[in-house]
Amino acid sequence: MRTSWADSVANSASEIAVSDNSSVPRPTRSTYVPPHLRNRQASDAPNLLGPATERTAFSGTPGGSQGYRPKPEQGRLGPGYAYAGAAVGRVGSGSGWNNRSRGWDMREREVNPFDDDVDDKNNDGERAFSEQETTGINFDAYEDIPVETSGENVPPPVNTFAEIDLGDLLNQNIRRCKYVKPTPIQRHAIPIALAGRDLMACAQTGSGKTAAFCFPIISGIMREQYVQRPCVARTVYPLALILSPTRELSCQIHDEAKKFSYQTGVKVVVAYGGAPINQQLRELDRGVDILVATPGRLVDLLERARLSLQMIRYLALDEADRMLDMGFEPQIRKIVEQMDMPNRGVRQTMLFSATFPREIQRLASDFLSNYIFLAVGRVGSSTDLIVQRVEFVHESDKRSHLMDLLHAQKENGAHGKQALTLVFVETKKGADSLEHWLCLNGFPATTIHGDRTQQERELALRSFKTGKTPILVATDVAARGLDIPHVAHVVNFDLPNDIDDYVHRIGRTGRAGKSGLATAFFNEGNMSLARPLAELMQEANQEVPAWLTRYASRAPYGGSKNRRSGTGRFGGRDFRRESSFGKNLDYYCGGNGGSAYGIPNNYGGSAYAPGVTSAWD
Ligand SMILES: Nc1ncnc2c1ncn2[C@@H]1O[C@H](COP(=O)(O)OP(=O)(O)OP(=O)(O)O)[C@@H](O)[C@H]1O
Repeated sequence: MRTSWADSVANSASEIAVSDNSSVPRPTRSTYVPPHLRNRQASDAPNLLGPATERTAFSGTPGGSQGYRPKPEQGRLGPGYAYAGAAVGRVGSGSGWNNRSRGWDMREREVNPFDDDVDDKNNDGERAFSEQETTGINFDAYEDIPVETSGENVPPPVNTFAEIDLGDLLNQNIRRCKYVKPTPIQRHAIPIALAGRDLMACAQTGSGKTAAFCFPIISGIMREQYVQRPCVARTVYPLALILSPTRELSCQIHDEAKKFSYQTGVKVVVAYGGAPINQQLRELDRGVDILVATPGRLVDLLERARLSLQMIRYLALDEADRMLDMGFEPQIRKIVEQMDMPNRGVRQTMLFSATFPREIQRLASDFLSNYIFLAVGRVGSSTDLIVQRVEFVHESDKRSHLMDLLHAQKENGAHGKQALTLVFVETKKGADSLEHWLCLNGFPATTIHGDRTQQERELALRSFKTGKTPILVATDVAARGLDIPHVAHVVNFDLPNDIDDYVHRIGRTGRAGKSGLATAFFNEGNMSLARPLAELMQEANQEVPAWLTRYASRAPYGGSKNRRSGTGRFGGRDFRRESSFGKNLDYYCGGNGGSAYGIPNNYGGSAYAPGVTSAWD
């Protein structure tokens, strides 16, 4: 019998351990003890090597030279090192406990990121239950989806957070987030990550991948945060690095990670382009355990020697296929392979996305060691929660057609705060122009794209989220990862060239078990998408219009990337299992003018059509 999320709420909520902060003895300032260890006996020594793992001993330097295992008794300053777990002399200002000059005080002033200030132990489960009901969340939608794992000795999944040893403080934050039960990707990925294994994980949009990589990282760092770190003036040494392709997504992951690590002593900092670097440097100087960053700003910090990756224990790439796509791959390779980050096998690497073309899987395997491949749901597919419609609309009719849709929404009472509409267009200019036209026609709209200043982008996102401007016209910069509650409708005013981009775009609705609507305007300019789109809709049990089926039968594939591997079967496939694995090595041209997908492109190495500049950061 299937157990729904709602059914299990009461049980799971009561299973989650709650620590009683009031009984926590406060340490003296000179002897810092992390909060999660304050109730322990002296003999209950922290595991400074992190979670049980078969990983090679962490060396702290790439290539394993100068390796060391931090031990409590090493809690003295070696040359150039500060040990943070004991009362030791500080080396200059800003050094000491994780380079935090005022660690304890800082935490005292940590802002509560949760709406609630209560530790309502008895009623939380019930409240989560009723909220899920009233907001229409249907967690059953995730219960019976297919799961594929491959790799050696895959740790078994769990059913509840209580089964996983994440630590009391993290569990308490999970409870505050009202996460009653792990989503399927979390059920499988968290035990794998906690076992110290490298992971390539695919799961549908909106299914909780952020927490799936954040929880193990935070939990691991809670155990390891007092490892010795080098003490070099003005250089900081994070233990974990989370990379994402856009500024807004990095900010969102940062906000999430901060919530999850509230009062755990784990310090999360974000660094992204377009925002003043000095502010970010000041934040880094206060200490950092987990750095969330976009690649460009990260390289800048590394080149200024304000940051070293020498101590990185955990590396997570969110939207990993995008990060290893042509636009970013050289930068990612530089960060991971050519700076001072410990080698694969020494660090733990986790790659997450909703789409993972097999050519990108091949590239990604360069960064992984003896990894587990995990696929939850029909990979590269959309969730059944999103109703997909495709309408044939000539270019010249698109605006009036959009207007009809918006009027209909208004009449149905869906327009307004609860019904946000995200409209994707191809170009930045097109976004500005459509926004202007919508506003002129009485529909408050705003835009987000790469030509806007970061401040404008953040303002636009806030105005959309709050429902002040319930229509957001966006380029692909908003296609991935953004988790905006109440997006009821995604309109592909201009369809993307790539079916994976379509999957991510429509995934801005229908999240966390909620339903959503996605409408696409299709015309002669989108022929290369006809077949993959028809296949995708069929897989997701959507009604495929007869005209699209006809086009699909005639249309060529739009490049090998649009060739869907999942047709007619569960599409999550580890490329290592493909029969051609190891034989066909010409998949990646690598050089200028080459496509990452083995087909030459005509756009000088860009994934975008002539005249279309990249929408990405
Ligand atoms: N265990 C859980 N219980 C309830 N809600 C959850 C749980 N895990 C995550 N969520 C919520 O689900 C939503 C989607 O999560 P998240 O943004 O991590 O999805 P994702 O899989 O990364 O999506 P995308 O592929 O679009 O990046 C978020 O609002 C998050 O707070």
